[in-house]
Amino acid sequence: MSYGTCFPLWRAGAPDWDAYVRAPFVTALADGRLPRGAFLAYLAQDYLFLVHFARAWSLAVTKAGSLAEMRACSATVHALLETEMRLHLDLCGRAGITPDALAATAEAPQNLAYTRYVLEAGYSGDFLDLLAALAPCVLGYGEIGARLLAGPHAPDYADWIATYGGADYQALCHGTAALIDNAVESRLGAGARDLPRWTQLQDRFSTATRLEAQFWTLAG
Ligand SMILES: Cc1ncc(C[n+]2csc(CCO)c2C)c(N)n1
Repeated sequence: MSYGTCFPLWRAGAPDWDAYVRAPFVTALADGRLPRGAFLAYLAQDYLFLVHFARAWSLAVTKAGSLAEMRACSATVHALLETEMRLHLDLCGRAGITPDALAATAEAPQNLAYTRYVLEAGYSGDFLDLLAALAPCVLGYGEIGARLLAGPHAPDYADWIATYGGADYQALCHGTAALIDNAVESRLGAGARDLPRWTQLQDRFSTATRLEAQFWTLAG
């Protein structure tokens, strides 16, 4: 699975990429052996995570350099608030967990570390810093979803797999990759990968990937 030009390079330069997309949690989602309680604990944390990611993508709207970039980031804010968080509310609702109970869940340290790292990249850095920190989340789930959907998988977590492997989410991934490629080229030029700035962006991407890999461990 490949999205755009920058992402495959950043992906290859991130030591924890495989630990993220091939985590035991992901394998257990596919074969249905993940205990329901662990999945629900993950979903509750992920719901809180998405609240912060909606803020981070909103920050990207304010850091954008053109109307086209603003529209792309605002579409992701919308997808997060209206589609992705609804999946969590539906799945938790079916298990008897109310929206109030979700919102009252205490954030796990791994969750705090990751979401605040990404927000800080946006506060102290520019649009590219923020996109490099956001990329592993969007594109890693795209890669996981596409792989699980294409392979054999148990029915238990089929909703989750269909959401991230499905055409709508895959289109969002290709759009995000194009946003990143255009943003990098318009600011750094065609030779971006030879600049010191590239190393800083790779570092943002690699750190966010490490924090994604750790996120899977929070549900036990
Ligand atoms: C830990 C964690 N990482 C990534 C995602 C996926 N995700 C988060 S924000 C976003 C962008 C727009 O939908 C996507 C795809 C998740 N749910 N939880």
